[in-house]
Amino acid sequence: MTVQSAYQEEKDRLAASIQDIESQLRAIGPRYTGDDFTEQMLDLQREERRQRLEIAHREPYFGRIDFEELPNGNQMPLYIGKAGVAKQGSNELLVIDWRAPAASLFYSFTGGEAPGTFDSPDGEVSGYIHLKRNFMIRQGELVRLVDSYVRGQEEEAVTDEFLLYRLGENKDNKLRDIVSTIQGEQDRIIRADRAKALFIQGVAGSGKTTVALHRLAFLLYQYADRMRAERMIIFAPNRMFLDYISGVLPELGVGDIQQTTFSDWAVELLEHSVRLSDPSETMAYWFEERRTAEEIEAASGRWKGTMAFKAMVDERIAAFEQSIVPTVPFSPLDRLELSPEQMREWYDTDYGEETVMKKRDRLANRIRRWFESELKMRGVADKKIRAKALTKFNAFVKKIPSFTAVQLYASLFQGKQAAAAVPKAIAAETSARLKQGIAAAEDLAPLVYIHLQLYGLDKPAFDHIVIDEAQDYSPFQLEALGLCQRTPSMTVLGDLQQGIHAYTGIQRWSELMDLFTEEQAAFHELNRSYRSTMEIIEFANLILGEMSGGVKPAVPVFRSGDPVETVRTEESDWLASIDRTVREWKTKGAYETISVIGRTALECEQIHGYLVGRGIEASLVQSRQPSYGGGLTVVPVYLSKGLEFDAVLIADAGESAYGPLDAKLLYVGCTRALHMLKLYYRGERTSLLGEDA
Ligand SMILES: Nc1ncnc2c1ncn2[C@@H]1O[C@H](COP(=O)(O)OP(=O)(O)OP(=O)(O)O)[C@@H](O)[C@H]1O
Repeated sequence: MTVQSAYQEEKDRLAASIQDIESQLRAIGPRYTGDDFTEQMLDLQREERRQRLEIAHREPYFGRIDFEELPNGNQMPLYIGKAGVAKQGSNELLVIDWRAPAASLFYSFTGGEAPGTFDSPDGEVSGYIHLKRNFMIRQGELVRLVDSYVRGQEEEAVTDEFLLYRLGENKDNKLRDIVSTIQGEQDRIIRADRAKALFIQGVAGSGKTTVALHRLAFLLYQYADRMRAERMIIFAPNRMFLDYISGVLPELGVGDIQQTTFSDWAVELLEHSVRLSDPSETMAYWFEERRTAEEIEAASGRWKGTMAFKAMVDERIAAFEQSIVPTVPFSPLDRLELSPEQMREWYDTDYGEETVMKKRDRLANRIRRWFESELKMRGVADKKIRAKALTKFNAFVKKIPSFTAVQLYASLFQGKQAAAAVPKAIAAETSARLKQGIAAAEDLAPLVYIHLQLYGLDKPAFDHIVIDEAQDYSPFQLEALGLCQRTPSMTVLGDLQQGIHAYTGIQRWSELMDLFTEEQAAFHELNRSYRSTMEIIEFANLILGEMSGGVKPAVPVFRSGDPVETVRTEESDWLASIDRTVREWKTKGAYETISVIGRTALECEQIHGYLVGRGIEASLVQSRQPSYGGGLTVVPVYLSKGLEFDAVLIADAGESAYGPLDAKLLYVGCTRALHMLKLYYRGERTSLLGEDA
């Protein structure tokens, strides 16, 4: 078949598909607004269908694979799109959903005569692939068609053309879905078994966040009978990042998944019994001035994140539990006594799986039931005697200790025990804070853990948890989250090379993975970076020098761009230089998003003030910012993590800005750039960039 006739055939098929989808949309009719429950349910189903059809209407499909099932199957074209659609009035599929088992061929097949395979509910299916075709459809028109594989003509394969085209595009203020260009290594993670704690170490720009979001869409599709969006949760580092990723799931047809930060979630779980200290103060402490390796090592956040501290917490909970069962008899009347042994027996044997405070309450109720039945059996009817017995009961039960999570946590930092076990400064600081009803981020994991041990979870357990930027999490934090699931089903992703919050995070993945058994945990690595050009990745890799934590350097996708420039500027000309570069980039009109990345918030304020003062429209990113607007932004490097920009200007890569301990910070800054990276420096250039030429 000639290219022209293939193109015409696909154009015709596209027009017919769109017509079919439009006719199905029209047939849905208006929404139901009445009170009838059954009608309301039917309306919800119709609405879901309408949303799926609308997604399909925008771009019905992006791929086609011609498959001949073995043995004896017919050759049939499968069209793959974001939403599966059947032909109107029939069961025949017009488009298959990208998450369907057969669609995995489209992502995993990279050429060759050997049969391709996929797992179906009835077992492994294998067959020959005759054609793999990519489409680009915009506003209902077929704008591009590329055959990346034609059986018998492999030399003509243009495997990555579509990917390169996508990667070369500019980005706006939101992360996008990648269903049409998911790579094999990413697809394996997306479709991995649900019942695992899946750890992903991925270099900057390897698609970790994107892949995790696609994985959720896949899990909801594949395990529709067992997993619900309302019982899934995504933890991201801050609210601005949440806003940045907020477009992906709706575009994949997924709603209702809770997306939050660990701090916001924890404070809510603790029923706002504490207020969170201002996180910008913590940021300012660690990032606005230089800190030493010793200071980082001795940070209270690290100490509180360890399993050793968790053991202390466990001991404290156990001691509390031990003190619950009274050691003296309860005697509501003369010659009527309930022995401590009996109470112990009830406690130990009857309430096995309950949480601590529930057991406490059940014991109190049991004692009450005991004395009421005893009074009945003895025929005590005298109101005065009964009232006296009740008073004794109330006094007795009152003495059974009771704790809130905050009280129990606070008790860890008080008294002789604390003096022996807790570093003095940490005890003093934490106690003072808790007295004012304030908790720091580092207190939240232990508080949540204690709360869950004492009171349990008053919501359904999570079917799946996603943790982004997990290198900043502590083992204790993960343990606390583990209490919210019956069996581990998590996607835990991060990059040790971007572990800029060393005062709280991990240095090796084993610190988190060791919390699970071998069967429960799985580890994947993503080493290809899709975000940045080869020039940018190679430049950024040099900053890190030797990789720590057993991590391999990022491998760029073959996409070449402008060379990275480092330029010295005089102090007196520094701001004007930034102004000139930004103007030049803006005038060129080649970039949609530009960022000037500063070392500190203070520096960013200064740059922002200067630019705005000279009529340049720019926004300043600050901690606790709820959204990211795109365009030109000035952002402190430690808040730029997770974001990306078409062009990045590192405002000052001087030695006084980035010292030897700041390699990861500078790496994060540089790897935010897609197409263009430039660095200014004042005075000496940072030694992290090697010898100044
Ligand atoms: N298969 C792909 N096809 C097209 N684009 C991709 C693909 N994989 C990743 N990308 C793009 O690469 C960029 C980086 O993705 P993402 O932000 O998910 O990476 P990350 O690993 O979380 O990055 P970082 O750790 O640096 O924050 C995004 O623009 C994303 O759309």
